[in-house]
This record gives sequence, structure tokens and C-alpha cells, in this order.
Amino acid sequence: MMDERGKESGVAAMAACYQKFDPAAYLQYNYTPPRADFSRKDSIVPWKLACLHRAFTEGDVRGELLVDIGSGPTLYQVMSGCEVFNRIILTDFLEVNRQELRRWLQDEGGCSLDWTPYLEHVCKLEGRRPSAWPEKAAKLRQVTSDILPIDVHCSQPLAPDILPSAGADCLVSSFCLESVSPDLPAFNRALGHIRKLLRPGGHLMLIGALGESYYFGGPGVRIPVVPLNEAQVCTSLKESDYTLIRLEVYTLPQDMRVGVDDVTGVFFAKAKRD
Ligand SMILES: C[S@@+](CC[C@H](N)C(=O)[O-])C[C@H]1O[C@@H](n2cnc3c(N)ncnc32)[C@H](O)[C@@H]1O
Ligand SMILES: O=[N+]([O-])c1ccc2c(c1)CN[C@@H](CO)C2
Repeated sequence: MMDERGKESGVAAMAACYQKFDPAAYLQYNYTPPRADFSRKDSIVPWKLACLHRAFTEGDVRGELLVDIGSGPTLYQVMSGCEVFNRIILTDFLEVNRQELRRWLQDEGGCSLDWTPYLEHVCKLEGRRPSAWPEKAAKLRQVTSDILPIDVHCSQPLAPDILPSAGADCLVSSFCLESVSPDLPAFNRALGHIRKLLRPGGHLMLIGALGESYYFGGPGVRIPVVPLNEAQVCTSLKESDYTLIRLEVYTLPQDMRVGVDDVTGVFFAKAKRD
């Protein structure tokens, strides 16, 4: 059992890795073709968007407030949720990522990625014309009220008094917990910390990497990852007192392995806080 000093040094080492994180490079590595190829049914990003669309629209998810944990510089993870919730809070550990999000939300140009193809794809999933993407962009900008700092290794990851006393109605988090934790115990502790942000009966939409031990967060910025398998994801959710509703798994075809990480699969878990 690691002592407090060991836990703190592992977390501090991860924070140090993230000081060199490069949002533009990260987006280029993971959110452009082939991983984000909307003409390919086996591309990773369309698979993630389909999981999110189904999870948010199948009728059991409702409420006011959706919080995205560890947003990074990406917005795809809330493009379905913005039609269901009337308030979204985006969060990240790094100011450079919060700035990237702010640039898009304030529609002031200078974004590192064009999110239009994503907005068009989610419109199609919703049975709308792809040309309705400006309305979806406006909706997302309208409901996103805050972009806040977060640290999932803190027992209280957000500043006090940010959330309603009962907690958020829904959490979404993608590629965060396993990518920021020094080891599996820290991953499990972080899962417990974010659970306290969610009201009883609220849902957690968790996307993550399977079989990944590192990824590049920029040129030469090698960040260690806690390698997970499906069984571990289920065990961790159960041990953190979530009820798993559905676990979906994507296995990367060879040409999606582009040298920016050693990920072998992606999981999507829809769970509920009892
Ligand atoms: C692999 S990126 C995931 C980004 C995005 N959610 C996605 O789906 O691509 C991991 C994110 O976790 C953030 N992060 C790093 N340390 C963190 C911490 N202690 N608590 C919360 N987020 C953290 C990083 O700044 C980064 O944006
Ligand atoms: O294929 N993808 O859509 C995709 C998106 C983001 C990330 C990965 C894969 C794998 N590495 C993680 C960081 O641990 C980040």
C-alpha cells in the first residue's frame, strides 16, 4: 500500500508531464483522419459520437446540468448532450486547454481544429440536415456556462459552491482518468472523487483507452497511461459504487494505430450513481 508521500509524488509527476501538453498537436494526432474520418464506418471518432448520441437520447437521461471532466481542447463529447441539458460546464487541468475551448465558444477564430464536420455528423445522427450545424454550434455556445479548472486527484475536484448541493445531473469524461493517473489505485480514487460531483440517480458517460500504456501529448511529450482492460473498467466502476448500464468496446484496426500511442481499444461505459 503506497503511503501518502508516494501517492503525492506519483500525482505530481503526472502534473509535471502535462506542463508540456500541446493542444494543437494533440488534436492533430487524434481528431483528424484516419481517427476522425467521417467517411469510414470503422473510424474511432464516429464510433464515439454514435455511443454518445445513443446514450444521451435513449430516454433515461435528463436534468439541468452536464459537467465534462477533463475536457482537454475537445468539444465532441458534449455535442449530443447540449440538446438534452440546458447548462454545460467544461473543465480541464490546464489553462492552455481552457483557452482553446474559450476561443471556440467565443467564436473569435484562432481555433486549432475545425469542429464543423463533427457538428454536421452529430446533426445527421439526430436526423437533422448536416447544414443545421450552425444551429447546433449556437446551441452548444448558448448552454455552455463555464470553463473551469479541475483536478480529479483532489477529493473535491472542483472549487466549492460550483455545483448545486445535490451535484450535477450527468457527467461525461473521455480519456481523462487513465491518462492522468500514475497507477490503478489513483485511477480508482479519481473515479470516486468525481462520483461526489454527481447526484444520486445521475448518469456517468465514461470513454477511455484500453491497453494503453502511453501517449504523446505533443512532439516528444510522452505521457504514461494506466493500462486498462474491460474487466478492470467494470470492477473499478462497481467498486466506486456505480451501476453499469452498458459497456461498449471498439478495437482499433491496424491503420488507426498511427504511432501517437499504444492504445488497442476504446471503451464507452454508461453508468449510474445509485
Ligand atoms: C488525453 S486528454 C483527454 C482530452 C479530451 N477529454 C478527449 O476526449 O480527447 C487528458 C486531459 O486530462 C487533463 N488533465 C491532466 N491532469 C488532470 C487532472 N489531475 N485532473 C483533471 N484533468 C487532468 C489534461 O489537461 C488533458 O486535457
Ligand atoms: O482515437 N481516438 O479518437 C482517440 C482520441 C483520444 C485519445 C486516444 C484515441 C488514445 N489516447 C488517449 C490518451 O490516453 C487520447
